[in-house]
Amino acid sequence: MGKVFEANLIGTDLKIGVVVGRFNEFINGKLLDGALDGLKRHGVAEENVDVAWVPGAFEVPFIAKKMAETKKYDAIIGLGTVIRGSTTHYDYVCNETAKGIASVGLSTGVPVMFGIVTTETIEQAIERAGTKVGNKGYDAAVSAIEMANLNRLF
Ligand SMILES: Nc1c(NC[C@H](O)[C@H](O)[C@H](O)CO)[nH]c(=O)[nH]c1=O
Ligand SMILES: CC(=O)[C@@H](O)COP(=O)(O)O
Repeated sequence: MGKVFEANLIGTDLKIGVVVGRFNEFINGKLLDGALDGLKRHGVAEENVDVAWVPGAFEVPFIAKKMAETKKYDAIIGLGTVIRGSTTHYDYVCNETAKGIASVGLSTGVPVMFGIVTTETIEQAIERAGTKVGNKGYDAAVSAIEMANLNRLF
């Protein structure tokens, strides 16, 4: 077997950017709390975390790209909540946000986390923002640290 690349979850020397949507802010605030908690618990210094608020999930990739292009951040976390309504709007927002976040990571070389909760109901969203099914913001923070450290190995 050749080399095995595996990163640790130590965030002491990392700088992280967080982009969070205002749409469904009552849930996104909990995702942000979870993300900040996850970063802090893994050693990321508070002064090394910058947060940018955008109108909604659709705008997350735009500002994530701006942040990534500064080359100041080891990883970026996108946070938002998209809840299905009665029209097709949900599909467009979800698809473009997912594609956009993936594209920013690939085009800039800075890992960008998909901390976007996409649900059929408000209850499902609440369950993923610090209640029944954990906190997707926290999960995204841990993934950001792993990817930032893994990225340094190449
Ligand atoms: N319906 C949701 C939105 N919609 C707003 C868009 O994200 C966008 O801000 C607007 O269309 C202007 O470009 N955003 C969410 O984050 N969550 C939703 O459920
Ligand atoms: C995901 C959304 O954009 C959603 O809030 C929109 O709801 P609707 O489809 O009822 O306009």
